[in-house]
Amino acid sequence: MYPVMLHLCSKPIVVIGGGAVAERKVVGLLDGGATAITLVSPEITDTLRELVREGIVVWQQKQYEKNDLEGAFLIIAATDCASVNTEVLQGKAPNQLVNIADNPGQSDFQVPAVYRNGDLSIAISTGGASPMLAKKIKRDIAHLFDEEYNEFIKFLSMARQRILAEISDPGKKRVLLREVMSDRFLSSGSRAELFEELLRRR
Ligand SMILES: C[C@@]1(CC(=O)O)c2cc3[nH]c(cc4nc(cc5[nH]c(cc(n2)[C@H]1CCC(=O)O)[C@@](C)(CC(=O)O)[C@@H]5CCC(=O)O)C(CC(=O)O)=C4CCC(=O)O)c(CCC(=O)O)c3CC(=O)O
Ligand SMILES: NC(=O)C1=CN([C@@H]2O[C@H](COP(=O)(O)OP(=O)(O)OC[C@H]3O[C@@H](n4cnc5c(N)ncnc54)[C@H](O)[C@@H]3O)[C@@H](O)[C@H]2O)C=CC1
Repeated sequence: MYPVMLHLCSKPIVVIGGGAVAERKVVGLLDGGATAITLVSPEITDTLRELVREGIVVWQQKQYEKNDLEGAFLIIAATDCASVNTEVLQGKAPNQLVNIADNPGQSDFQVPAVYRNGDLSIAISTGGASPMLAKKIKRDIAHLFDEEYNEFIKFLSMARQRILAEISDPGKKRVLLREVMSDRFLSSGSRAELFEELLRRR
């Protein structure tokens, strides 16, 4: 499998089913920046109802039909009825990406467990071997990339922009980019000053 980071803003997404699994996928999609989710399901969970009430997702209260997939960029089939999920798989166009909750082998993509902290996202996949392990690894690594790390990444983003704008020599650029992400900067209480000094000395 090939991991990617998808921009989901404004991309039409259709989720078939409205139970616990659909809810988890919808929450994950929203965390990932999705803004155009349509749910197709006769019933949905309370949390999903709340998202519909707030206008965050659209709900078509009905059973799945093939034309529900029209125009979708990404599709998730998470009903408790295997034959409906299979119909979705058969109904999708070759260029539409589908995840079938009960059929990882036939899905175009699987959903990883995701640890997020600011701009840092770490996706964990076991390729379907053990979703629970993926969830556990996510919890296990959280302490390695805490709030402090988030601040560090913000600093690195700023420092990288400055280095790319101000240094033209490719070798020097690389040395500086490596230097700012070193432990010296990670553990420093005065990164900004240290960085200015580094640029002056370059
Ligand atoms: C293949 C995959 C396809 C996909 O959904 O994309 C898939 C498939 C299936 N999951 C099943 C069960 C469970 N899934 C979870 C949890 C998560 N499942 C997620 C992903 C994936 N699940 C993809 C592979 C990911 C990978 O392995 O790397 C996570 C990571 C992301 C997410 O869903 O958002 C999310 C944790 C999120 C988090 O909290 O971080 C739990 C635990 C729990 O709920 O606490 C259980 C119960 C325990 C158990 O059964 O292990 C079943 C059996 C259904 C049945 O019993 O019939 C199938 C179907 C099958 O295996 O055939
Ligand atoms: N991939 C994953 O992470 C996991 C997948 N599963 C699989 O996902 C399936 C769904 O699990 P839950 O959400 O817990 O089930 P659930 O029973 O809570 O929800 C099923 C939903 O599907 C809807 N539905 C039923 N028939 C439909 C139709 N014809 N058209 C549209 N919607 C329809 C129902 O209204 C309900 O909202 C399970 O059958 C299981 O095989 C289960 C656990 C984890």
